Amino acid sequence: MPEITGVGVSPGRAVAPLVRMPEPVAEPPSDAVLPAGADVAGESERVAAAAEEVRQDLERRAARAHGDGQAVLEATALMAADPTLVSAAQKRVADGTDTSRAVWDAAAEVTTMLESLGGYMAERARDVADVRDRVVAVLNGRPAPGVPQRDEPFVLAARDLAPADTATLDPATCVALVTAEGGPTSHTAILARSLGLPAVVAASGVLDIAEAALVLVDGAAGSIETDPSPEQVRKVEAARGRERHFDGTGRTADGHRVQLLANVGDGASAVAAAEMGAEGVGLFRTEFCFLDRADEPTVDDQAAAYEAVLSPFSGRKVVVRTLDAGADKPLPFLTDASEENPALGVRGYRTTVRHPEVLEHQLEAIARAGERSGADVWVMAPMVSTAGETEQFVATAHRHGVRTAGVMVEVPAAALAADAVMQRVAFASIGTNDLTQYAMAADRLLGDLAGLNDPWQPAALQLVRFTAEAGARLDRPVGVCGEAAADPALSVVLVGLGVTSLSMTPRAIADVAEVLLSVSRDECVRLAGLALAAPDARSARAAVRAELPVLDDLGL
Ligand SMILES: C=C(OP(=O)(O)O)C(=O)O
Ligand SMILES: [Mg+2]
Repeated sequence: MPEITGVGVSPGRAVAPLVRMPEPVAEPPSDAVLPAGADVAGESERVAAAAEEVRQDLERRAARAHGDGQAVLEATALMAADPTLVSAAQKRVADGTDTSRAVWDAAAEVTTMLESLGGYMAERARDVADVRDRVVAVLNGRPAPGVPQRDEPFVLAARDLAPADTATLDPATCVALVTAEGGPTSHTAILARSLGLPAVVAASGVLDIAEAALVLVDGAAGSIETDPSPEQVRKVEAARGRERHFDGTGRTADGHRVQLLANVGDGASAVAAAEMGAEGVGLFRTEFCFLDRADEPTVDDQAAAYEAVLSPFSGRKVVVRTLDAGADKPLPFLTDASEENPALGVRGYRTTVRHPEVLEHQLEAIARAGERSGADVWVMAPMVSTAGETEQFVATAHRHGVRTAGVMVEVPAAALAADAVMQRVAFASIGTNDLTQYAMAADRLLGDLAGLNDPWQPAALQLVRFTAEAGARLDRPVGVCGEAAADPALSVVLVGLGVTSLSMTPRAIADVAEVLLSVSRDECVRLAGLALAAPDARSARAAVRAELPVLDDLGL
């Protein structure tokens, strides 16, 4: 059975026919004109008919979607129904411009107009580009761009997935994701984990698999097998049918406590995390509330957004991270988009040098929301590199009445200075996504470097050990809130290295809980030793997985 390998980024196995994501719509040549003698009136009519077809398709899809996905599709359908784009395109067709090119240029005109209006209208510019691509696809008889819709289960294969694709992906029918590009912290990987879908990225051969071929995706091993045997299919289906259960108290088989917490980005995800039984929140990415803002949100706006996350966890721990703007999460009011190396640039806590007031306002809002919600609020700063920055941040947080202040350890320098850093904080949380990116000098979004950018890398695990040991010496809790915490096999290693809590996408909690319950703390320490001694990430993962038969029973 032919096998393609890539990097497994979301564990689990699934079997279904493969469906390929259509290639993005290419821009028609800028000088394309209608051929001599073309039926201008007919072409003009084709534009209107294509826009109408797009509108109907989007409305059909919106009716079947839920939540955010539905809202995105409804907004796009409204844009397709707006006659401005069609009439601007028809004017160009009448002047002799090629039909697809006319739509393209008309969309640019509408976008400029919306952007000049600012505010909500400017945000609709994205919908115009989406409608444009869909209309051009119809005009050329090509499949609509975006995630294909199917009534039967399928495995989605794509070059990579953009954030906009993710809103319309329906996990009821899409059972696994495989991409040719993308790294372990790409949007595909993050989406897959949040939906609990097995996923493999950086698997260059996936685009060569025939459409509709039956494939078995193993999101832990990072493999895609075509033509699986009936026995393999039966095993996968049996494991998928098993109920997962978390009793609300993360621990090893011998009762060593490991808090299992949720990563959230807004009120809705916090409500969902509380319903799934998370013990608290280990990472609230506050920047996710404001990614679409051109200006700094007011303290009132911030306090309301934070309260929505804190309230579902009243009486429980919520770790709020101050704004991590920059690199893959730019915020126009804080970051400079023209930096040459944004991942090494003015990101996270570093933005306070120029904009100290933004942190002050945010802490004020957090303190206010904390009081109203009754949650046990912990606050930490991202991208801290030195003990000096740590001291500064903790002092600022205390001034705003935040009692439990800490830092993220995601820059290798902070891990290497762990004793000095830990002396100054109430806790630390390790961001394995960035810690691995910086330790390995491998961009976290690049599929080509996904093998290096893997939290199983022994060098990255050494930095985790270093930090956790400093925490133990000083009696300070040290959590992990990077994507590594959601990998059940790696969670065992992290506990063995001395980590005291794990924060992850809520869907992963039950699997991680079950695997931890199958091992003693000593066993975790032994397995961590195996991982540290391995020559690379692949062998570390293989050595540990071979000692955890429970993973096979659970289909992980
Ligand atoms: C949790 C982390 O933060 P983010 O992914 O938001 O950078 C991390 O770097 O591991
Ligand atoms: Mg980070």
